[in-house]
Amino acid sequence: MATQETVSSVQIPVIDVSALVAGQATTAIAHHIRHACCETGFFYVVGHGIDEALQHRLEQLSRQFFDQSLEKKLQIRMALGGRAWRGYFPVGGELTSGQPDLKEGLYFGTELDVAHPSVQANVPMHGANLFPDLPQFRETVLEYLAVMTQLGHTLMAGIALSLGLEASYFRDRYTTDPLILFRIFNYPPESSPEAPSWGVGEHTDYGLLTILKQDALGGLQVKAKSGWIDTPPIHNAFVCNIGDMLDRLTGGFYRSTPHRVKNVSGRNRLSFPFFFDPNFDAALHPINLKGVLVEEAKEQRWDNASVHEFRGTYGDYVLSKVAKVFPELRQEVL
Ligand SMILES: O=C(O)CCC(=O)C(=O)O
Ligand SMILES: [Fe+2]
Repeated sequence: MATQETVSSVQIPVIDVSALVAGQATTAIAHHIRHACCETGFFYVVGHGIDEALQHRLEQLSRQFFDQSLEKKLQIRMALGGRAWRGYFPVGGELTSGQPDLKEGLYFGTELDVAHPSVQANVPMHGANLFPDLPQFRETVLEYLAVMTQLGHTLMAGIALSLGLEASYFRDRYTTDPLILFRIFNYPPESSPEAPSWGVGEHTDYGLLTILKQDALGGLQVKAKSGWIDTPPIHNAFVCNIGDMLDRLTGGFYRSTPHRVKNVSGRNRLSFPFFFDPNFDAALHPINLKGVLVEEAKEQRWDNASVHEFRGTYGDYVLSKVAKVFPELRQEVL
């Protein structure tokens, strides 16, 4: 099948961000990030400082969760999460470009109790998580959310530096209260590698930055300029990619690159995408980059998508997307 061919000549760069994590504004890292964001919009990070034991615990608990019966998993189904948009969805329950994905998963976000002003005001995608009834699951996910949110701020500082902006550019304007979405996915094995289905169909991510932990099985493919390329797992490295909002802010200079997943390993593949996105109520305006960059960007854009045209807040944008992904939950959030 032509769509399954991948070329391996292009490589996604691996960037050691330990100096950035240590609070240093290094031009070498900024340069690497800039190159990666202009080329494929994807890069691996190592030296990120996220505890391996925590990651291991998260993976073990997730396997335990998905190994349970469907009936048990449905006890925390998304319909019960209401407007907060949290909980479990079964295989086929989520659509990409109108097609059901071959995956099941859990949705989490920043944990807010009922007294929080956003919950009081009934703001969609804000609220309490639905945690599985498994010892240590809640604590592990909340710890992971906390350390990954911090890493998100750190990497966005690196991205700011890579654009010639001050390190706090995004934090000051767009991510004082970032919208955090965290998903845990289980991709069951395909019945045959030739099956016409996708774990996740081709798409771009909505927000600023996605930081993905994947297990050892692989399956994530990225649409590079030269064609589809694999993103093989690297031990203790996260895969980062640029979302639509950073594409918008940079006038397309940094790319929100299409990607997709096909699990041909014959086993259950787990992945853990963490989405670090703008404040829900932020309106995003193009950054005043040097004119030459923006001109270049216009020529290079990979499509004429509406990310540069839409008006409104990040919340408006993400809700319009979410309604297409889970049509039956649409009325909950809109
Ligand atoms: O599971 C993966 O490797 C990627 C998932 C993904 O692209 C997404 O959730 O947006
Ligand atoms: Fe994605």
